[in-house]
Amino acid sequence: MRIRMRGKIVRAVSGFYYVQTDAGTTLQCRARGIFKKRGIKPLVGDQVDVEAQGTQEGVIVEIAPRVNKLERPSIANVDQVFVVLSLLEPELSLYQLDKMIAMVEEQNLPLLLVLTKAELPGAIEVFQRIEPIYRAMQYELIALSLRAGIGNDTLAARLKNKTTVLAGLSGVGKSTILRFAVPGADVAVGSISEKGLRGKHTTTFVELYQTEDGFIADSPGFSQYSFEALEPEQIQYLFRDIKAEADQCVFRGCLHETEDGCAVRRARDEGRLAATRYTSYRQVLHEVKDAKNRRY
Ligand SMILES: Nc1nc2c(ncn2[C@@H]2O[C@H](COP(=O)(O)OP(=O)(O)OP(=O)(O)O)[C@@H](O)[C@H]2O)c(=O)[nH]1
Ligand SMILES: [Zn+2]
Repeated sequence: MRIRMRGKIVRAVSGFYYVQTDAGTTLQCRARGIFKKRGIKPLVGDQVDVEAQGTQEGVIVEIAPRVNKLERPSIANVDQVFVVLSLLEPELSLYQLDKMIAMVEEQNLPLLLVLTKAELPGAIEVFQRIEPIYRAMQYELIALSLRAGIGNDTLAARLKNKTTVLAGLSGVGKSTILRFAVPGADVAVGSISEKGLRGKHTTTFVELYQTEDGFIADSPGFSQYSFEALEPEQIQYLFRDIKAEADQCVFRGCLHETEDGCAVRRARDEGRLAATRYTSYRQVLHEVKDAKNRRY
Protein backbone atom coordinates (compact mmCIF):
# COMPACT_ATOMS: atom_id res chain seq x y z
CA MET A 1 0.00 0.00 0.00
CA ARG A 2 1.23 3.47 -0.83
CA ILE A 3 0.62 6.29 1.58
CA ARG A 4 1.17 9.86 0.51
CA MET A 5 3.03 12.03 3.03
CA ARG A 6 4.58 15.47 3.30
CA GLY A 7 8.16 16.02 4.33
CA LYS A 8 11.46 17.74 3.82
CA ILE A 9 14.63 16.44 2.18
CA VAL A 10 17.32 16.48 4.87
CA ARG A 11 20.12 14.65 3.08
CA ALA A 12 21.00 13.62 -0.45
CA VAL A 13 23.51 10.92 -1.27
CA SER A 14 24.09 9.50 -4.75
CA GLY A 15 20.56 9.67 -6.03
CA PHE A 16 18.93 8.83 -2.71
CA TYR A 17 17.00 11.46 -0.83
CA TYR A 18 16.32 11.17 2.86
CA VAL A 19 12.98 12.69 3.65
CA GLN A 20 11.96 13.65 7.15
CA THR A 21 8.19 13.25 7.07
CA ASP A 22 5.70 15.28 9.03
CA ALA A 23 4.83 12.02 10.76
CA GLY A 24 8.33 12.01 12.26
CA THR A 25 9.79 9.17 10.20
CA THR A 26 12.72 9.29 7.79
CA LEU A 27 12.27 7.63 4.43
CA GLN A 28 14.95 6.76 1.92
CA CYS A 29 13.54 7.94 -1.36
CA ARG A 30 14.15 7.98 -5.04
CA ALA A 31 12.75 10.82 -7.11
CA ARG A 32 10.16 10.10 -9.74
CA GLY A 33 11.63 9.91 -13.24
CA ILE A 34 9.55 12.86 -14.40
CA PHE A 35 11.77 15.32 -12.49
CA LYS A 36 14.86 14.26 -14.40
CA LYS A 37 12.98 14.62 -17.67
CA ARG A 38 12.02 18.15 -16.68
CA GLY A 39 15.56 18.93 -15.56
CA ILE A 40 14.59 19.35 -11.92
CA LYS A 41 17.01 18.11 -9.29
CA PRO A 42 15.61 17.69 -5.80
CA LEU A 43 17.61 19.59 -3.19
CA VAL A 44 18.21 19.32 0.50
CA GLY A 45 15.64 21.65 2.04
CA ASP A 46 12.95 20.93 -0.53
CA GLN A 47 9.42 20.47 0.75
CA VAL A 48 8.17 17.33 -0.92
CA ASP A 49 5.30 14.90 -1.19
CA VAL A 50 6.33 11.28 -1.00
CA GLU A 51 4.56 8.01 -1.53
CA ALA A 52 5.75 5.80 1.27
CA GLN A 53 6.40 2.18 0.43
CA GLY A 54 6.47 0.46 3.77
CA THR A 55 8.09 2.22 6.72
CA GLN A 56 11.58 2.80 5.32
CA GLU A 57 11.31 3.77 1.69
CA GLY A 58 9.39 6.03 -0.61
CA VAL A 59 9.23 7.90 -3.86
CA ILE A 60 9.27 11.69 -4.18
CA VAL A 61 6.25 12.56 -6.29
CA GLU A 62 6.05 16.32 -5.88
CA ILE A 63 8.42 19.19 -5.04
CA ALA A 64 6.92 22.40 -3.69
CA PRO A 65 8.05 25.68 -5.29
CA ARG A 66 11.25 26.94 -3.62
CA VAL A 67 11.24 30.17 -1.65
CA ASN A 68 14.95 30.53 -2.32
CA LYS A 69 18.07 28.52 -2.91
CA LEU A 70 21.49 28.86 -1.36
CA GLU A 71 24.30 27.96 -3.75
CA ARG A 72 27.22 26.08 -2.33
CA PRO A 73 26.10 24.30 -0.44
CA SER A 74 22.91 23.78 -2.38
CA ILE A 75 20.06 24.11 0.10
CA ALA A 76 16.53 25.17 -0.71
CA ASN A 77 14.21 27.23 1.49
CA VAL A 78 16.78 28.76 3.83
CA ASP A 79 15.42 31.32 6.30
CA GLN A 80 18.69 32.72 7.59
CA VAL A 81 22.44 32.34 7.69
CA PHE A 82 24.49 32.57 10.86
CA VAL A 83 27.86 34.03 10.02
CA VAL A 84 30.04 32.48 12.71
CA LEU A 85 33.46 33.81 13.66
CA SER A 86 35.46 33.60 16.86
CA LEU A 87 36.37 36.82 18.65
CA LEU A 88 39.69 35.25 19.67
CA GLU A 89 41.51 31.98 19.02
CA PRO A 90 41.74 32.55 16.15
CA GLU A 91 41.62 36.32 16.34
CA LEU A 92 38.72 37.98 14.54
CA SER A 93 39.48 38.96 10.96
CA LEU A 94 37.24 41.82 9.91
CA TYR A 95 38.11 41.10 6.31
CA GLN A 96 36.81 37.55 6.73
CA LEU A 97 33.72 38.86 8.47
CA ASP A 98 32.96 41.46 5.81
CA LYS A 99 33.55 39.00 3.01
CA MET A 100 31.17 36.47 4.51
CA ILE A 101 28.54 39.16 5.03
CA ALA A 102 28.93 40.07 1.36
CA MET A 103 28.46 36.43 0.36
CA VAL A 104 25.19 36.27 2.26
CA GLU A 105 24.09 39.62 0.84
CA GLU A 106 24.66 38.25 -2.62
CA GLN A 107 22.29 35.42 -1.84
CA ASN A 108 19.78 37.87 -0.44
CA LEU A 109 19.31 36.07 2.84
CA PRO A 110 18.83 37.45 6.35
CA LEU A 111 21.86 36.95 8.54
CA LEU A 112 22.93 37.00 12.15
CA LEU A 113 26.54 37.63 13.13
CA VAL A 114 27.50 35.12 15.79
CA LEU A 115 30.79 35.91 17.49
CA THR A 116 32.04 33.01 19.55
CA LYS A 117 34.44 32.33 22.42
CA ALA A 118 33.07 35.39 24.19
CA GLU A 119 34.26 34.16 27.59
CA LEU A 120 37.94 34.41 26.68
CA PRO A 121 39.75 37.33 28.34
CA GLY A 122 39.59 40.34 26.04
CA ALA A 123 36.90 38.88 23.76
CA ILE A 124 34.07 41.16 24.92
CA GLU A 125 36.27 44.19 24.30
CA VAL A 126 36.72 43.04 20.69
CA PHE A 127 32.96 42.58 20.40
CA GLN A 128 32.22 46.02 21.82
CA ARG A 129 34.69 47.65 19.48
CA ILE A 130 33.06 46.33 16.32
CA GLU A 131 29.43 46.22 17.45
CA PRO A 132 28.56 49.84 16.55
CA ILE A 133 29.92 49.47 13.01
CA TYR A 134 27.59 46.58 12.23
CA ARG A 135 24.58 47.80 14.19
CA ALA A 136 24.71 51.02 12.20
CA MET A 137 24.10 48.91 9.09
CA GLN A 138 21.15 47.15 10.76
CA TYR A 139 22.99 43.89 11.23
CA GLU A 140 22.30 42.00 14.40
CA LEU A 141 25.20 40.49 16.24
CA ILE A 142 25.56 38.40 19.34
CA ALA A 143 28.50 37.49 21.54
CA LEU A 144 28.33 33.78 22.26
CA SER A 145 29.96 31.31 24.55
CA LEU A 146 27.95 28.14 24.94
CA ARG A 147 30.69 26.95 27.24
CA ALA A 148 30.22 29.85 29.66
CA GLY A 149 26.51 30.41 29.07
CA ILE A 150 26.82 33.74 27.26
CA GLY A 151 24.18 34.35 24.59
CA ASN A 152 22.54 30.90 24.82
CA ASP A 153 19.01 32.23 25.16
CA THR A 154 19.33 34.66 22.28
CA LEU A 155 20.73 31.91 20.10
CA ALA A 156 17.89 29.55 21.02
CA ALA A 157 15.31 32.26 20.30
CA ARG A 158 16.84 32.98 16.91
CA LEU A 159 16.76 29.31 15.92
CA LYS A 160 13.06 28.97 16.66
CA ASN A 161 10.94 27.87 13.70
CA LYS A 162 13.68 28.63 11.23
CA THR A 163 15.84 26.80 8.75
CA THR A 164 19.31 28.09 9.57
CA VAL A 165 22.60 27.62 7.77
CA LEU A 166 25.87 28.01 9.66
CA ALA A 167 28.68 29.63 7.72
CA GLY A 168 32.21 29.99 8.99
CA LEU A 169 35.72 28.69 8.82
CA SER A 170 36.88 25.60 10.64
CA GLY A 171 37.53 26.00 14.36
CA VAL A 172 35.17 28.87 15.12
CA GLY A 173 32.64 26.73 16.98
CA LYS A 174 30.04 25.71 14.40
CA SER A 175 29.87 22.10 15.55
CA THR A 176 29.40 23.35 19.09
CA ILE A 177 26.40 25.42 17.94
CA LEU A 178 25.03 22.46 15.99
CA ARG A 179 25.24 20.23 19.05
CA PHE A 180 23.47 22.89 21.11
CA ALA A 181 20.71 23.28 18.52
CA VAL A 182 20.14 19.59 17.97
CA PRO A 183 19.28 17.69 21.11
CA GLY A 184 20.50 14.15 20.64
CA ALA A 185 23.86 12.73 19.79
CA ASP A 186 23.85 11.90 16.10
CA VAL A 187 25.37 15.24 15.05
CA ALA A 188 28.78 13.99 16.11
CA VAL A 189 28.34 10.90 13.99
CA GLY A 190 27.10 13.02 11.13
CA SER A 191 30.04 15.37 11.19
CA ILE A 192 32.52 12.53 11.35
CA SER A 193 31.05 10.86 8.28
CA GLU A 194 30.93 14.25 6.61
CA LYS A 195 34.65 14.67 7.14
CA GLY A 196 35.24 11.15 5.87
CA LEU A 197 33.27 11.88 2.73
CA ARG A 198 34.89 15.20 2.02
CA GLY A 199 38.15 13.63 0.91
CA LYS A 200 36.60 11.16 -1.47
CA HIS A 201 33.95 13.26 -3.16
CA THR A 202 34.36 16.60 -4.77
CA THR A 203 30.75 17.54 -4.13
CA THR A 204 30.11 18.99 -0.71
CA PHE A 205 27.89 17.01 1.54
CA VAL A 206 25.18 18.84 3.36
CA GLU A 207 22.70 17.69 5.95
CA LEU A 208 19.79 19.39 7.64
CA TYR A 209 19.33 18.49 11.27
CA GLN A 210 16.04 18.86 13.03
CA THR A 211 16.11 21.30 15.91
CA GLU A 212 13.31 21.61 18.42
CA ASP A 213 11.05 23.24 15.83
CA GLY A 214 13.21 24.01 12.84
CA PHE A 215 16.25 22.84 10.92
CA ILE A 216 19.93 23.64 10.92
CA ALA A 217 22.79 22.82 8.57
CA ASP A 218 26.50 23.28 8.61
CA SER A 219 27.75 24.60 5.31
CA PRO A 220 30.89 23.00 4.04
CA GLY A 221 32.01 24.89 0.99
CA PHE A 222 30.48 28.21 1.89
CA SER A 223 33.81 29.81 2.79
CA GLN A 224 35.29 28.84 -0.55
CA TYR A 225 32.59 30.78 -2.29
CA SER A 226 34.05 33.43 -4.54
CA PHE A 227 32.24 36.14 -6.39
CA GLU A 228 33.06 34.48 -9.70
CA ALA A 229 29.89 35.41 -11.45
CA LEU A 230 30.05 39.08 -10.45
CA GLU A 231 31.47 42.12 -12.19
CA PRO A 232 33.63 44.53 -10.16
CA GLU A 233 30.83 47.14 -10.34
CA GLN A 234 28.50 44.82 -8.43
CA ILE A 235 30.67 44.38 -5.34
CA GLN A 236 29.68 47.72 -3.81
CA TYR A 237 26.07 46.56 -3.56
CA LEU A 238 27.14 43.80 -1.18
CA PHE A 239 28.44 46.39 1.31
CA ARG A 240 25.44 48.22 2.76
CA ASP A 241 27.44 51.16 4.11
CA ILE A 242 29.33 51.68 0.87
CA LYS A 243 26.20 51.37 -1.20
CA ALA A 244 24.61 54.09 0.93
CA GLU A 245 27.33 56.61 -0.02
CA ALA A 246 27.97 55.51 -3.58
CA ASP A 247 25.19 57.44 -5.29
CA GLN A 248 26.86 60.69 -4.24
CA CYS A 249 30.02 59.89 -6.22
CA VAL A 250 30.68 62.28 -9.09
CA PHE A 251 31.28 59.55 -11.65
CA ARG A 252 28.76 56.93 -12.50
CA GLY A 253 30.57 53.63 -12.38
CA CYS A 254 32.90 54.90 -9.66
CA LEU A 255 34.59 51.92 -8.02
CA HIS A 256 35.71 54.10 -5.10
CA GLU A 257 39.40 53.47 -5.66
CA THR A 258 41.21 56.58 -6.87
CA GLU A 259 38.46 58.36 -8.78
CA ASP A 260 38.00 62.09 -8.20
CA GLY A 261 34.89 63.17 -6.36
CA CYS A 262 34.40 59.80 -4.68
CA ALA A 263 31.82 60.09 -1.91
CA VAL A 264 32.78 56.73 -0.43
CA ARG A 265 36.38 57.77 0.18
CA ARG A 266 35.15 61.10 1.52
CA ALA A 267 32.86 59.28 3.97
CA ARG A 268 35.79 57.20 5.14
CA ASP A 269 38.01 60.26 5.55
CA GLU A 270 35.30 62.05 7.50
CA GLY A 271 34.74 59.01 9.73
CA ARG A 272 31.22 58.19 8.57
CA LEU A 273 32.41 54.96 6.97
CA ALA A 274 34.54 52.57 9.02
CA ALA A 275 38.03 52.37 7.55
CA THR A 276 38.01 48.60 8.06
CA ARG A 277 34.88 48.26 5.94
CA TYR A 278 36.46 50.30 3.16
CA THR A 279 39.59 48.13 3.31
CA SER A 280 37.50 44.95 3.12
CA TYR A 281 35.60 46.32 0.13
CA ARG A 282 38.83 47.14 -1.69
CA GLN A 283 40.23 43.70 -0.98
CA VAL A 284 37.14 41.88 -2.28
CA LEU A 285 37.12 44.20 -5.30
CA HIS A 286 40.73 43.29 -6.08
CA GLU A 287 40.01 39.59 -5.80
CA VAL A 288 37.14 39.93 -8.24
CA LYS A 289 39.22 41.98 -10.66
CA ASP A 290 42.08 39.50 -10.50
CA ALA A 291 39.73 36.59 -11.12
CA LYS A 292 38.27 38.43 -14.08
CA ASN A 293 41.71 39.16 -15.55
CA ARG A 294 42.61 35.51 -15.30
CA ARG A 295 39.48 34.62 -17.23
CA TYR A 296 40.30 36.76 -20.25
N1 LIG B 1 36.93 29.09 24.47
C1 LIG B 1 35.93 28.65 23.73
N2 LIG B 1 36.15 27.62 22.88
C2 LIG B 1 35.13 27.19 22.12
C3 LIG B 1 33.84 27.77 22.17
N3 LIG B 1 33.05 27.13 21.27
C4 LIG B 1 33.82 26.19 20.71
N4 LIG B 1 35.07 26.21 21.21
C5 LIG B 1 36.21 25.34 20.88
O1 LIG B 1 36.71 25.66 19.60
C6 LIG B 1 37.14 24.50 18.92
C7 LIG B 1 36.39 24.35 17.60
O2 LIG B 1 35.01 24.13 17.88
P1 LIG B 1 34.05 23.41 16.86
O3 LIG B 1 32.68 23.55 17.38
O4 LIG B 1 34.54 22.03 16.56
O5 LIG B 1 34.28 24.34 15.61
P2 LIG B 1 33.90 24.15 14.08
O6 LIG B 1 33.65 25.50 13.57
O7 LIG B 1 32.83 23.16 13.95
O8 LIG B 1 35.22 23.60 13.47
P3 LIG B 1 35.44 22.24 12.67
O9 LIG B 1 34.88 21.15 13.55
O10 LIG B 1 36.93 22.17 12.50
O11 LIG B 1 34.70 22.43 11.38
C8 LIG B 1 36.87 23.34 19.88
O12 LIG B 1 38.07 23.05 20.57
C9 LIG B 1 35.82 23.89 20.81
O13 LIG B 1 35.89 23.30 22.08
C10 LIG B 1 33.63 28.85 23.09
O14 LIG B 1 32.54 29.44 23.20
N5 LIG B 1 34.71 29.23 23.83
ZN1 LIG C 1 33.16 56.49 -5.38
